[in-house]
Amino acid sequence: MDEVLVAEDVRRRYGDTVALDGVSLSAAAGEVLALVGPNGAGKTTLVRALTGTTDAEGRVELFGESPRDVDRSRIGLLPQSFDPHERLSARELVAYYAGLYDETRDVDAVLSDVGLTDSAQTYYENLSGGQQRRTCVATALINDPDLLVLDEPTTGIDPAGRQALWDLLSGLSDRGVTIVVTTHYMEEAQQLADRVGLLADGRLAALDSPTRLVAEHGGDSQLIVDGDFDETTPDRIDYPARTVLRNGRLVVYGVRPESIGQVVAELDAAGVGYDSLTWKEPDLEDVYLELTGTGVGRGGDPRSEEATAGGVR
Ligand SMILES: Nc1ncnc2c1ncn2[C@@H]1O[C@H](COP(=O)(O)OP(=O)(O)OP(=O)(O)O)[C@@H](O)[C@H]1O
Repeated sequence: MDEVLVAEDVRRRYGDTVALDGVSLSAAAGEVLALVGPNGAGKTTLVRALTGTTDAEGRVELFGESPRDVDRSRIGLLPQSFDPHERLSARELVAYYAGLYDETRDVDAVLSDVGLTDSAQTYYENLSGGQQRRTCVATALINDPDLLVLDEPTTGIDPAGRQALWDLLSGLSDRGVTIVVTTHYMEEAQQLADRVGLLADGRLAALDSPTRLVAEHGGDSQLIVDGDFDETTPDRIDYPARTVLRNGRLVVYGVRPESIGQVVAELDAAGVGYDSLTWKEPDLEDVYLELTGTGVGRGGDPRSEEATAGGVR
């Protein structure tokens, strides 16, 4: 397979802070590589090292060239912080970026791709946060890049807009565009990525397909019980499986669907009331939890585990 991007032993320090501690990875043509990890794990620094927007030790090549020598028209970059001129309309901004390249896509077609046709004439400062982010995504797409590097493209975008952007990115990768994307949304990484790199403390803790990551690190299926619990609740449940309190919910591991009735009977027997039950197979969020020791809220915000109790009995 043709490697579009190769990084070997990439290192970056800021004073005493080690932001990247020897990261090696590659991405092939048409591959979607998602980078996930807690705040401060090094995702943005890696994106910057890969695109030559910060200095780093180690080897990085894009299309066989160093990031600073590669033909910029082949790369689309969306930085995490991007503050364009506010008194330009979305259309004027995208047209401005189009002016930086010899050949580009049609400005209105790109605005349509990111769902901004109706707001094209609105000043950037008057767009909602999600619409501003879509405008920024459009500036990364305007040169019809072969490699798209997006640092948290969907942050602030509503669920329908996010899904539309994922569909757009999937279509681009089907056409052979390589995509490197950072995200705090595990469902995004699971749905979109061919491979997911999990960064923790400047190192790649894992790099594999979502399916293999879940098989290797996801653990057991879970019955999630919502209700009003405290740290003593797991010990009151006499069910022969690991039961923990996680983010205020009871999580019973290793329950098969046919055994849910037994858990319900145990909750009743222990006098533990509950509001709802959800059964699920392990997913990428569980991998994240396992490898980083921190939870990711369904809304995408990383947060610590409140407490774990119980244990295998
Ligand atoms: N310009 C800088 N000067 C000093 N330290 C920096 C700089 N940029 C990043 N760092 C530090 O490097 C580490 C990695 O930061 P980075 O922004 O790459 O993390 P991240 O995974 O992108 O985080 P987030 O999820 O919050 O965006 C952090 O400890 C951060 O404080």
